[in-house]
Amino acid sequence: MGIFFSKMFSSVFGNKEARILVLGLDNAGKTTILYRLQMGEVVSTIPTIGFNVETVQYNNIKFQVWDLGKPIYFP
Ligand SMILES: Nc1nc2c(ncn2[C@@H]2O[C@H](COP(=O)(O)OP(=O)(O)OP(=O)(O)O)[C@@H](O)[C@H]2O)c(=O)[nH]1
Ligand SMILES: [Mg+2]
Repeated sequence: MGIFFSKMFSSVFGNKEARILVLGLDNAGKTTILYRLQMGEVVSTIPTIGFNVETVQYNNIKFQVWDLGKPIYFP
């Protein structure tokens, strides 16, 4: 009975998850925003090859943030 109620409670009020895709022009500040959200500070960046993915918690919502850069080419 306790497990039933705890599952029911968490399904109604528990942590939610969401995914965010960050798209934009080169050098627009996408990676800066990602790490500003995650660490609370502005970090120095280099151009992204491939992608960065980080988890950011806001209240009871866990955001998985995908920051896309240039595609990786395999010659
Ligand atoms: N002045 C100013 N510079 C910024 C701002 N946001 C980012 N920058 C600078 O812009 C440059 C590029 O930032 P990035 O976050 O690497 O940009 P990006 O969109 O991830 O770039 P790519 O990965 O190459 O697509 C860095 O030197 C940042 O410090 C801003 O709001 N103001
Ligand atoms: Mg980047």
